[in-house]
Amino acid sequence: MEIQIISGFLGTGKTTFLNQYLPLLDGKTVVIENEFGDVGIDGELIKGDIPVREIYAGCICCSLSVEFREGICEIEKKFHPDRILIEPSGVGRLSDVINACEKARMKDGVDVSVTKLISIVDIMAFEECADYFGSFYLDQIQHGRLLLLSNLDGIGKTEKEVQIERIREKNPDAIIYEGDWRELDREALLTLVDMAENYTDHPEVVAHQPIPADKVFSSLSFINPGVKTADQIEKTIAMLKNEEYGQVLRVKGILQVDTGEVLQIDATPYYSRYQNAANSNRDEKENKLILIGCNLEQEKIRELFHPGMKEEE
Ligand SMILES: Nc1nc2c(ncn2[C@@H]2O[C@H](COP(=O)(O)OP(=O)(O)OP(=O)(O)O)[C@@H](O)[C@H]2O)c(=O)[nH]1
Repeated sequence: MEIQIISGFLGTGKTTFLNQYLPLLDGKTVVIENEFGDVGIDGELIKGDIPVREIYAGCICCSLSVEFREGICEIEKKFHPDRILIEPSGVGRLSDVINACEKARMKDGVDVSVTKLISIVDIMAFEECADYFGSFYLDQIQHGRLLLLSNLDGIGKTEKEVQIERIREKNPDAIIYEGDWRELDREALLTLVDMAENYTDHPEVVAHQPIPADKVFSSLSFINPGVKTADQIEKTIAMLKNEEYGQVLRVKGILQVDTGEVLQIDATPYYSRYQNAANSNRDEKENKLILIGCNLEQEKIRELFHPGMKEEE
């Protein structure tokens, strides 16, 4: 059973990539979605009827590594898939996810090998995140075999070249696809992904002082928050840019607003996107919203959304 890992920092486009890539694959695939926050959203955003195992409230590379390895064993027993595609949390270290897969092979005796390491890099966020989060952020870039770029539509040609050169300096061996992978047809995308194949299944075990993600990042999750209209939601999320709420790095959610429309909400410091999510596998009883960031002012954020809301924590 092969394992392919699709990594990338918060909101770079991992789930978007999976939805484009999954329908192209033959054989049986199971997806593992790891969400740092307390509620799972990505599982609802995966299109089609592919089995998805959600592991949330931490990172599979550190606090949830045992659950992750158990998950791999159970998937193997239950589904006998050809492959597992893993979307680690945006704040997970790719090297640690690789090591956890290796442990599943060596210690748990599961016949798995990591074959593809894909990292998605938001070109608009790269420089700032690399400066601010350093090795924590760069780990995903340095261990990717294929680097895909997102948010190219938000950057000019010259700046794009400068950023690609800087990304290349961090991982000169990786293949960097410089175009918009969302526009690739089936053959082109499969050919590109196959180029990430020549990866041995015995990765170098990286010696580092582990900094668990939950020491750096925190999250806040809401089930059925009090904000009800699209306009209220947009305004509230815009306010989170204000430093008084801490450093909000990611907001995502699926909510049905007062008009009946189901909205998928995606925001990072670099973009805010609101799109119709009528085709998602949403749990119809629950509106979900997650915030991830550093030094989050939890009380202030709760008040901002609505004093009457029920908070999941
Ligand atoms: N304009 C633009 N939008 C993109 C691109 N890639 C992804 N998106 C959008 O960006 C938002 C976030 O994408 P996701 O695929 O959910 O990102 P993610 O990495 O899975 O997010 P997390 O799991 O929260 O870390 C969605 O609204 C996507 O439609 C891109 O290259 N350009």
